[in-house]
Amino acid sequence: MVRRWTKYLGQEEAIKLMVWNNSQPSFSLRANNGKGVTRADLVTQLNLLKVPHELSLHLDDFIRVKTGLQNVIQAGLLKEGVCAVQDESAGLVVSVVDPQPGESIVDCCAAPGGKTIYMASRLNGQGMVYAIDINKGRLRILTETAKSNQVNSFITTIEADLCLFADSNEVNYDKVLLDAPCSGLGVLSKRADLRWNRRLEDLEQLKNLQDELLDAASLLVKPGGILIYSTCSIDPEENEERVDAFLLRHPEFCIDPADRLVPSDFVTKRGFYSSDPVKHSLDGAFAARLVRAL
Ligand SMILES: C[S@@+](CC[C@H](N)C(=O)[O-])C[C@H]1O[C@@H](n2cnc3c(N)ncnc32)[C@H](O)[C@@H]1O
Repeated sequence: MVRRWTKYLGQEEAIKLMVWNNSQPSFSLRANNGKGVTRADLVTQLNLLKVPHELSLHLDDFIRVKTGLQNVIQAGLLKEGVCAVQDESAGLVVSVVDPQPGESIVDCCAAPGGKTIYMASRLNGQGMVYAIDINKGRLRILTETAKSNQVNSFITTIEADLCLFADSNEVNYDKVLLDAPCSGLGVLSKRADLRWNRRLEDLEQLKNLQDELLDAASLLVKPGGILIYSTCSIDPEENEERVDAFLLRHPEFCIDPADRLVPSDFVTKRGFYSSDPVKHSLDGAFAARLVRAL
């Protein structure tokens, strides 16, 4: 992993990344608008609990918390659906999707549902998120969270293998999010275990799975609709390279730059969303927005 990062980032940046990954992580909370909770309401609750916090600079519903997460949990704010723990880097992926009232959106690898639930809460009471996942247990967590967040009326869960679902469904959706299984190399500050568990062979397998799932997800996009490919990895082979390989196989799609949807500081020269742990003090994440020809 160290050799890989040195190759892609250079020695100096690779060291900064490793120092970041070893530092104490901070967490973000998302005020649950779906339940009518505003960020100001959440600030009031955090002040009562004496939890130090800062408003997110990038997302209106988010607050950063460095310490005191236990107090938030013990006060029941997560259980009651007042707020959710969600990194801003994941929230910004939802900004790249840009859910609009009335849309039908498929979340292809949805569980445990962080992005599904945030997307549903951004539909303002009109539209539907179809949440597909192959894992029954994780999908159950999504269903429970959707209920406590009071957005369950705008979510339909589908337990299925995306590849089989896409082959047997002719319905075309406005937007399709594929938040693909990935190495998780963007979230090492919170998932310390991954640094010991990831092998190069896993990456090869993951890349094949990401290609297969991208092909399947693309079948669900209506003409003129949008496909969003995202990961919580910072590895170009799981990100830009997968998109390039997809575009070669699917000339009916082209890049729709994300610059009008997220702050320009997060947008690469080619129009992809990319959060950088060192530069943005967030988890690493990636998203490409691709539009299907009419
Ligand atoms: C990165 S996680 C998704 C995280 C989720 N989007 C969120 O924001 O909470 C990837 C998910 O893909 C699911 N998955 C893997 N292979 C799949 C397949 N063939 N069809 C459907 N889901 C699949 C896994 O069960 C896992 O829940």
